[in-house]
Amino acid sequence: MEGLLSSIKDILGDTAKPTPIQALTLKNLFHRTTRDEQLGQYRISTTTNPGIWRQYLLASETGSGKSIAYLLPMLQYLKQTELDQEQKRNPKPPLPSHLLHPRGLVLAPTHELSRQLSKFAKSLLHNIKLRVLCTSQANAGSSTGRSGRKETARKLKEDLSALIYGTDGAITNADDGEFEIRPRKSRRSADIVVGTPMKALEMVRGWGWDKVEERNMPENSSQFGGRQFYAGKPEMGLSEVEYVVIDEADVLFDKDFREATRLLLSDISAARGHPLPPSTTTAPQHTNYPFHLILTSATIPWSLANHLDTHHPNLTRLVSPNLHRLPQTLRTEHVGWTGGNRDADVVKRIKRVWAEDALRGPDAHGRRQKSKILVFCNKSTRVDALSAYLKEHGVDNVALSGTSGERRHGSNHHLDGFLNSSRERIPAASPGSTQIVLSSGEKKRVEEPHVLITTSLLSRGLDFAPSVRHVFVVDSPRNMIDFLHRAGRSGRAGNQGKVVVFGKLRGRGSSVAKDVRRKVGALVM
Ligand SMILES: Nc1ncnc2c1ncn2[C@@H]1O[C@H](COP(=O)(O)OP(=O)(O)OP(=O)(O)O)[C@@H](O)[C@H]1O
Repeated sequence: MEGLLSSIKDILGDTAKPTPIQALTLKNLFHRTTRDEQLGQYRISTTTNPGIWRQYLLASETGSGKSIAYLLPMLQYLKQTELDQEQKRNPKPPLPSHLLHPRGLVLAPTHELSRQLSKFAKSLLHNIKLRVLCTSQANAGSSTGRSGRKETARKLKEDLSALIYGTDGAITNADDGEFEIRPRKSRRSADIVVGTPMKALEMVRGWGWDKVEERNMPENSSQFGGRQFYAGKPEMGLSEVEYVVIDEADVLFDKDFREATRLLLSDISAARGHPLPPSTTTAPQHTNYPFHLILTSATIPWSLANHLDTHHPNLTRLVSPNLHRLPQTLRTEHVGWTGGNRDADVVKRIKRVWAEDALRGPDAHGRRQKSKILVFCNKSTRVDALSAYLKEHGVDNVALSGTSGERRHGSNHHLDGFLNSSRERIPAASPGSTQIVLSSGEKKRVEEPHVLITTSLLSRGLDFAPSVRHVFVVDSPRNMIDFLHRAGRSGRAGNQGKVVVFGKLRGRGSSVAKDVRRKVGALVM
């Protein structure tokens, strides 16, 4: 579709070529007639015959462009079906107007990833208009406390109501790029909803749907003043959903997410008039969903492979040749602890990276170079301790783990400067700095933090900026799947990157680091 192609060119430049996984998707998900070829066009099958809904797995290494590989067919399909429907001049019966009725769903494991994906989808839609809503604001988790939750829920409610009922032409949430101008008269729903499965279920079944039974049990009711507990009102209907993408499928089908993901798929099927038969057997049994389904992942652990063999035996697997390998542009270095203070070793290494940057001199635009560094720890407590130590020693940083307060705000602003975003360009004259106004009125530029410390929370799917040239793995990775995702936040899309793996390389206790070194070696292409 012309409009989509020109958006891709705007984002990637005129000379970009499809990556291997994108080439596979173009070949398998799009159909080209001779006339299409002459016109240089791709089309996607728009059949709505429930017998031929398709299921695909897109699997390729980190940073290889899977988001475009699945967004393009989905967006083109949704636009094409919309145009076909308009041509038929055969309006569908009206749907309940107080609910959102998306036609596409994109599911992701974290709200940070949901936000980045919705923003990216939006940037592909400048020329073909479809509406994208990210529902992740209120999914900050119970650990955030009641007031944070109320605030984010209130904001989402406002956004939803603006989206459903219109805002008299106002621009809603324009800073986040999530919504667009929508005159009150149009009253159209979101075409695509992006969020976590839990948040999507909450919107479909009403807030607290999963607590009703437990809260109303006689032994628990006194704890809540004996009052009957009811779930909130649903905000989303699923009967129109024709396209579902499950990003980071290995996470969304792991033990923490599996139930919610499967429940949602089953709710969509039921809402579309094809309730799934109860799954009574572990023998391979193809689940015929009444919608197109794309699963994507950079890793296929045995649990996902097992799930796919059992529930999706007919799924078409599109796999890049470099799956389960580190990107070619990512170098690996193993660094030994000195035997003293490990936090001091990390500070030393960070300063060494920046000293090497300084030696390289300015970049092609005459700007001072200073790499951004992403540090992975295994636990939140370690993130906080290392962050405090680094600050004490003059290394400003952002620390983010599952329990961090910053996650409550329902945006990715806490990650500004680290994430890749076509809209978040750093001004050329002042790389990596922000202007602040002092109480005296004087304006001053302060340097943004160049170090982000986190856990595996941010290792999944997030597209970090090319300026994130170093990933530090300071705690032994729990497994190589985890390592591939952490390391893969750098060296993306052909950019150079380096992963520095810390460990005890000599003496007693060095066997763990030696084992990690051997396994990491096997991931190098
Ligand atoms: N054909 C292309 N040419 C150049 N850059 C591309 C191309 N396709 C995508 N990119 C860029 O590559 C980067 C990584 O893409 P994306 O985030 O989709 O990777 P991914 O495969 O989903 O990674 P992960 O497994 O870590 O989620 C993005 O910045 C994207 O804009």
